[in-house]
Amino acid sequence: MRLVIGSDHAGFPLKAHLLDHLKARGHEVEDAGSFDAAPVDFPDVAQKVTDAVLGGRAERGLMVCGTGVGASIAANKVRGIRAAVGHDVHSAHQCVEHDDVNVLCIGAQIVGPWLATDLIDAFLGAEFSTDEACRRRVEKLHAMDAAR
Ligand SMILES: O=C(CO)[C@H](O)[C@H](O)[C@H](O)COP(=O)(O)O
Repeated sequence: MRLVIGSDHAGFPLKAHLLDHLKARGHEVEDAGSFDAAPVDFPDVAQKVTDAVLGGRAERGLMVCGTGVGASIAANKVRGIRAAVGHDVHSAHQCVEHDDVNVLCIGAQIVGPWLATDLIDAFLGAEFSTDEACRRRVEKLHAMDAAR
């Protein structure tokens, strides 16, 4: 899968681990930074990650900050993005199956590297359900997005 991954300074070490994991799994990954541990504001990285998704360079995005929360808030400000913090394996795949999430956000201060790889594998292995109720609800999200 074509992916984009970004982090702020708090997520930088975990991003490096995830990047290695994703490449070993055969994914094609665009690295949106950060590229060192210098402080960087998560909204700036979220802009780069969401640009890659909306521009079609990446099918899905991944973001790592301290908690996943700031990254998720920032990404959800961008029309067409459905971002979620996913710190348990069930939510990490159900957010795609039910909610068509296209950016998964992880907190490096909350989860360790091994759980993080399980989370992204669950996220990337999931597909949006064809269930009518799930489709209807996400259409309502699209309508809310278009109206803002
Ligand atoms: O978790 C975050 C936002 O939800 C960020 O990654 C930062 O960790 C958080 O904002 C704290 O910032 P700091 O400059 O590292 O103190």
